[in-house]
Amino acid sequence: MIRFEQVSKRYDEGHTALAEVSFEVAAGEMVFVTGHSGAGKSTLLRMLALAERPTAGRVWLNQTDLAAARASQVAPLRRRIGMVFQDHRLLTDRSVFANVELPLMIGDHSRRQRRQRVMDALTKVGLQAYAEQLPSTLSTGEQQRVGIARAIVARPELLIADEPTGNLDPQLAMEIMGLFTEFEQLGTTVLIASHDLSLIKRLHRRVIVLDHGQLVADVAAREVL
Ligand SMILES: Nc1ncnc2c1ncn2[C@@H]1O[C@H](COP(=O)(O)OP(=O)(O)OP(=O)(O)O)[C@@H](O)[C@H]1O
Repeated sequence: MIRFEQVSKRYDEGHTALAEVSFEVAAGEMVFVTGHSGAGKSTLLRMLALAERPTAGRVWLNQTDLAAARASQVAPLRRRIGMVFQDHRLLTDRSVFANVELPLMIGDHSRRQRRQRVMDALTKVGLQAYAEQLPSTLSTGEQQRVGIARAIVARPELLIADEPTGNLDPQLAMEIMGLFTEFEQLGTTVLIASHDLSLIKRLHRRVIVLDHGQLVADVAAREVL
């Protein structure tokens, strides 16, 4: 599903954010990416989101080499990926429904299909009763759930999340992680960047560890104690 082949990323300022990183993630796997601040976690996810290109190496999403994607391929490729951010990036002047509907506005879904999909996504995250509210009337944890509903509404094959629980207390963080495991069970591949080791340990999933841009450990789920 995902294959990084000797991927390096050097930013213009000369800083090496990733150095010859190689790993594979199978379809349907849920994997954590961890490491200190500045280790390269966001850079790694941003390559999958086609927000950055490697300086060297290849990033494969199934049969597509993202590093070589043409400009015209970027939007269709991004549609196959759901993204969740720490700061959820919701539009404050639009309802919860309208926020979740956004990814469906490109493409040829009828109004009825969109409504069905949005309500399905909101139901999955337990927010079906909040559809008409503005995000600002929701708690931080609920707003993060709206962000997750928006990420999965177009039924992506890959879900990537960058510190999705960064602003949440431990109990809410665990609830959000529980949602990701539900999507994993539905067959979605899930990649989550997090520096929260105690939370990661409780999930018992594979963990990729970055240190100064290098992949220093790739720990199988059964070895996560
Ligand atoms: N757009 C950029 N331009 C220049 N340098 C960058 C850019 N983005 C990231 N970096 C640098 O690349 C390195 C890796 O950053 P990255 O954000 O990928 O790490 P991270 O592990 O996600 O850290 P954090 O947990 O703090 O977000 C850091 O040294 C950072 O300063």
